[in-house]
Amino acid sequence: MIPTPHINVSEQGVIAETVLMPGDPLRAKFIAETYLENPVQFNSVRNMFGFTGTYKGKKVSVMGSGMGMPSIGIYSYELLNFYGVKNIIRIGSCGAIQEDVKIRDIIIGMSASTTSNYASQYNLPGTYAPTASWPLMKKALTIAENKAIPVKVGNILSADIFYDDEPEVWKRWARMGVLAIEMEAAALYMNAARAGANAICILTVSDSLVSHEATSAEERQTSFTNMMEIALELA
Ligand SMILES: Nc1nc(Cl)c2ncn([C@@H]3O[C@H](CO)[C@@H](O)[C@H]3O)c2n1
Repeated sequence: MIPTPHINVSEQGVIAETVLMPGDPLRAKFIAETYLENPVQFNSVRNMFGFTGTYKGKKVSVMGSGMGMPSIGIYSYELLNFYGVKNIIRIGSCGAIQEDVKIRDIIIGMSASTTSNYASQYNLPGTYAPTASWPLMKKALTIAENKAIPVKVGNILSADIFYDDEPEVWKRWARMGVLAIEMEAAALYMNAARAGANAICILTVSDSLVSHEATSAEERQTSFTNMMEIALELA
């Protein structure tokens, strides 16, 4: 059923089997124009820009996901179920909630705990564990090691709320070893698992709820470049 309600593409093959998904569509435009050869825009519905080009000769797409699980839930569902996408690599930012997770660190979400009720649609008789795909995880770790880019791997929290009425609630997640907070990975992991496809979430730590530090624009750029190097090699 293409074009889908949110992606105005009428032919298969316009979107690559692997899609990088930053939250911000303007970041998708920047990535396409900076890193891809011959980028061609394939979507502008609701300004959620998507582009397809090549990286070192390999076809790859990049598209914004929007903020929050409802948004990435829509776009990743359509990509995975209607456009033959097999791998989605979320690239984004997160807030650290552990002392030893510093701003500018790169984090890979091995699992994604969540406050969302996204899993309720599957009517499971228990608590589902949204998990990154091992083939992508294994390859990402090899790439990071070969490039001598340090990464931290562990459980992240996909929250529905950015401004929580109980500002210190993150401390309860930190007690469980959760490394950082973002707002999309859990829904992406569930959509990918349900579609029999692969997904992974690679994040830069933009701020710390522990130290209250935030990255400068220049620091954000450096850690962004490291994250992009891993994600593009992985694609
Ligand atoms: N809840 C939350 N908290 C913190 Cl400390 C964040 N740092 C970055 N993000 C990400 O950035 C956007 C919010 O600014 C969301 O897409 C989310 O994934 C964060 N989201």
